[in-house]
Amino acid sequence: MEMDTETLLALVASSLPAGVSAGEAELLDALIEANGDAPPSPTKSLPRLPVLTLTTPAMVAQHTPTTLHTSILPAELACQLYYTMLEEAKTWSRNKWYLADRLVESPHTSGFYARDAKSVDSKGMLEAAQYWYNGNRQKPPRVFPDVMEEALHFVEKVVQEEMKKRKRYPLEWGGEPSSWCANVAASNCYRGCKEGVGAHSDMLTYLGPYPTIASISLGTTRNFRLREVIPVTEVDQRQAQTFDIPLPHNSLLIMHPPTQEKFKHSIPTMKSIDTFRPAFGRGSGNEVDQHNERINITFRFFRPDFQPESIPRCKCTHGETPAVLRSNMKKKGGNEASHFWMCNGGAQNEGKSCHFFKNLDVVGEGRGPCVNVKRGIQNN
Ligand SMILES: O=C(O)CCC(=O)C(=O)O
Ligand SMILES: [Fe+2]
Repeated sequence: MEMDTETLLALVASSLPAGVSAGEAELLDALIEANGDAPPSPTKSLPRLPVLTLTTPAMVAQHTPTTLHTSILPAELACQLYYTMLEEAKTWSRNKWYLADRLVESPHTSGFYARDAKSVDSKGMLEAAQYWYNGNRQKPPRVFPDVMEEALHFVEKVVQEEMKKRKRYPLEWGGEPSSWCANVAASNCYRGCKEGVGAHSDMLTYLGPYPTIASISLGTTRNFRLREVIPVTEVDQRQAQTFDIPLPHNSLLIMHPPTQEKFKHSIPTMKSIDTFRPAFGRGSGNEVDQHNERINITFRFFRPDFQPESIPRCKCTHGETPAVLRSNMKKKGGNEASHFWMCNGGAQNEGKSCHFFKNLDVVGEGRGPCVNVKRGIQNN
């Protein structure tokens, strides 16, 4: 079936989630992946690699920068959290944004949460929540429900233990708190097999470079798909590998660095899914429900040195619109900057971009401390 570029862009964009830049570069990448309507790539001559399904934590750790942890919460808490988030999901929304002067909508619902009840009304948190949803004005973020807070204690312990075993990247957060904790969460609900999320990397605007993101899955098992982005220097040597990781109820997937810098992730739609039967019923009754929803909670740490007031503004809407931080995924190497700020075109201003672009300069912008950069001073 032939599709014109505009229709295709709209389709591609409609699968992007909240918290994802709908900027030009992301869309172009998505377009390239979707139909090859792009400059010929040298990898075309290389055989396409089949999708590799990673079914055990050992396989996940071997092939990707993520780790999988099963039965992460006590079984009853996992069910309580599932039921609580299903209730919450009734009030969530489908993210909407402009694309090529057309308003498009994501095929799943999401909600944004802040951990600290005192911060939810702050100007900064309101702006962060708004740009999580591509600039659509939002109600204040919701506060973590008690069960989410309870679950996070288990998650934080596992993430902190995992991080101790791993290499740190120079631009990762290196200040207080010195061990990983989450201060926000974005939660997604996928009903049935036809809801999903398209290939993307997460917006780094408030997370900074090389973030660690902890993602809990509840309910029906869905595949989490990771696809490598090949740097331009390697495109004629190898094809991108795609990995599918089935995420069962009560599992934790940690996206360690450099997942956001080197891979795109998605939740592909499926032909069918297995019904989920929770081990514990709702409330005191014994009746056990059946469900076709998957709930996902991504716990994140918004860095103090990337707080909303510090984000560069592009020229759209009289300099009020924050730019978006992205990683240079196709990086050539050498001195090329690894992250940059760009106009969040598509988010607001009816899809028009002002083409603002600026390399991230952690020292020059006075950010830090990072693992290898004191506040605004490069360590050698
Ligand atoms: O549902 C998932 O596991 C992924 C969600 C996601 O990619 C996101 O919220 O950015
Ligand atoms: Fe994501």
